[in-house]
Amino acid sequence: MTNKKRGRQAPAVYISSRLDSRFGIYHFVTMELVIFLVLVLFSVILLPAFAILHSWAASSRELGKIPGNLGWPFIGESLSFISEFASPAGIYSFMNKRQQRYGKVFKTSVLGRLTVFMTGRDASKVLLSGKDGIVSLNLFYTGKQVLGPSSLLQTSGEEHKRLRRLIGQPLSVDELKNSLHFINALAIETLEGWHGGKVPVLEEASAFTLKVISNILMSTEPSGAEQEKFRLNFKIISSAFASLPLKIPGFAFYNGIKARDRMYEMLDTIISRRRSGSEVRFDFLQSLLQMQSGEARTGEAEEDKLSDSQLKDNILTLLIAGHDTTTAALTWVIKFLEENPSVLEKLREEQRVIQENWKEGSNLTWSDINKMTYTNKVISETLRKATVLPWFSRKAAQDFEIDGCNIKKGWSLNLNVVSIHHDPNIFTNPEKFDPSRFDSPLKPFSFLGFGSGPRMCPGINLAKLEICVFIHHLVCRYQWKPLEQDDTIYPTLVRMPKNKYPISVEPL
Ligand code: HEM
Repeated sequence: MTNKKRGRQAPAVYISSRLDSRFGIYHFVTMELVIFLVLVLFSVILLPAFAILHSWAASSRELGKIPGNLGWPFIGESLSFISEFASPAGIYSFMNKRQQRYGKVFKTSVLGRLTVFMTGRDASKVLLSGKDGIVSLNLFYTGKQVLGPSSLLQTSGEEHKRLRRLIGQPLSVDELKNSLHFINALAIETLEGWHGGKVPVLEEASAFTLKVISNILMSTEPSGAEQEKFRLNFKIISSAFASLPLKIPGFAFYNGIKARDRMYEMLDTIISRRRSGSEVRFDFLQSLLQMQSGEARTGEAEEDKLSDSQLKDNILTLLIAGHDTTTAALTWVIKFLEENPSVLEKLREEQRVIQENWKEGSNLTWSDINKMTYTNKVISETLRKATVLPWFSRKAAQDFEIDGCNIKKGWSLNLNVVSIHHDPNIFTNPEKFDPSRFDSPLKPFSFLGFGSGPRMCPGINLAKLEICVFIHHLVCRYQWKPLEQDDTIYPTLVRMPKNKYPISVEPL
């Protein structure tokens, strides 16, 4: 090669052809690599994308006659859904706009799902009464994977009834009486840590409710290494519940499955301690283990037995279903009480009368809990106004008609609860926080704070007990004020204040 030639920039084609002739194998490998990459691109990205688009187009054609807008393929109306979710009016404004435009039943596409939203007492009755097995529960893929196949939330029909019976028993009023002392002591201890400084109520409520439920289910101590390990794993599991379905290290779903496995290992250790007799407790787990070994009752014994994996899946189900909901409800009660001084005064009066009847040194009893009628109305009004679960998801198990719309088997349906709770025809002046709405019985399927029908919340008594006890000690001993005015909502399945409702607290 001459100097002149060396100084000139060789054209790319020249270099490539020289490489071609000198490195025939290289050329072959390169071509193979290119073909391979094209195939990978085609099969990993384009093929699934075409398949998704094809099925999206087919489903959207099916939903054709239902009024509404499906937005962009796959993305649908998710962006406006998410942005309105975080606004103070929350998902209600998304629902309301569409309801005004299309009526009580409308289609949309949110969070990767083509779905039909419906509202009103008639829709509630059809979707929640479970008559003729018209619908089944409709969890996200990630939720199903995290909870496991034998979770109560994944069963239907007779198996669902059996699980509800077994799970409902340890959550019954009679069994909960044994937990009053623990909940009371924990509420007092938690509130004692609230003096001075900034208290993020949501975080505190989260720690309180997790300690209560883990103690009721498996006697986990409220502090110490086991509670900390349990809390960390639980946090990771709950953030995977409605995450992107990517089982890739670093992603929430992958981490959640790993944390679930660690949590199940912890449960296995506790179960074997109980079976060996080295640990005896009187909790939810123990009662199910007794049923499993046939010690509890005679007759029905086979029906009352849960396998270890059914047991673990359902302990996790109760943790997931009962934790965020109770945390959010407790936080909203504290917020709404502060915002409504006359309600706070009336509630404080009820709680003071209860205390005045105590003998020296006594504390809350079960009969005191039964006297908290106004407090219970405040809880209901909180669940109406905040609607911590703004919609309930179902899947049509058969074709049926509702409000003149034909629903087809397999469709994803959502009961828009927030619009029922804010319907002025059902609740006059719905924006007002007014516990007296619950003075007289409401029409069926109008208040759905704990749901209705066969899937109605089995944790209702526990949730109310936790809130009543906590609120009793809070209002009898302390006053509080918010440190920030921010009504933004966390865009998660359970509605909670995004700023965690920071307050400052002083003794009365
Ligand atoms: C204030 C707190 C709570 C609220 C607002 C609440 C609300 C609800 C609602 C609305 C449903 C029905 C959802 C539907 O039909 O799709 C439900 C179901 C459920 N809740 Fe709760 N809940 C609370 C506390 C709890 C607690 C403490 C537990 C457990 C210890 C629990 C366990 C469950 C379970 C397992 C289900 C599913 C029932 C089934 O599918 O048969 N919840 N809850």
